[in-house]
Amino acid sequence: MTTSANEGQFLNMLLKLINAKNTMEIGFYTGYSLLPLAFAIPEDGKILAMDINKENYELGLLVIRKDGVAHKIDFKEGLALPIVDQMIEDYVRYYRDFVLELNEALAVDPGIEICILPVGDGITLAIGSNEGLHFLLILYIKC
Ligand SMILES: C[S@@+](CC[C@H](N)C(=O)[O-])C[C@H]1O[C@@H](n2cnc3c(N)ncnc32)[C@H](O)[C@@H]1O
Repeated sequence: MTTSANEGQFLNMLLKLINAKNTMEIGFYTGYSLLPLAFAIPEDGKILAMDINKENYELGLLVIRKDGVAHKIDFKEGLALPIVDQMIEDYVRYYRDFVLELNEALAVDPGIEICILPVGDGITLAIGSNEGLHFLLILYIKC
């Protein structure tokens, strides 16, 4: 418990200001600093909580359950950095296959005229035409 009550309220306010839904807590300990985050996010929000020590998590969970926010916590035991690295790797691998498959399907589709333009993370533009009707596809993968 190294977070002050004021700090917790400040973090709570910041999360509400940006309408945060998902967040992370690196260094859970007994969850004292996580509580104001859990109260700030919506019912279906999630906190990925990481700590190298699971015993303290289990201790804190008793209190967190009483506060009715335990369902918002996804706890992972271990060093935070490798956990986050693995998540990024999984994310990239997951979407890479999808985007490659999509690009292949668009490339062989006679209804798609030419353009497959990746404009940013998860966004692809394609120009199509079908029986004289031209259209612009904006394919958006929500991250
Ligand atoms: C000062 S306590 C955290 C206090 C908590 N945030 C609070 O204010 O109530 C630090 C916690 O970070 C954990 N920790 C330290 N290094 C870590 C790492 N690399 N990955 C995950 N957890 C770590 C420790 O096990 C400890 O429980």
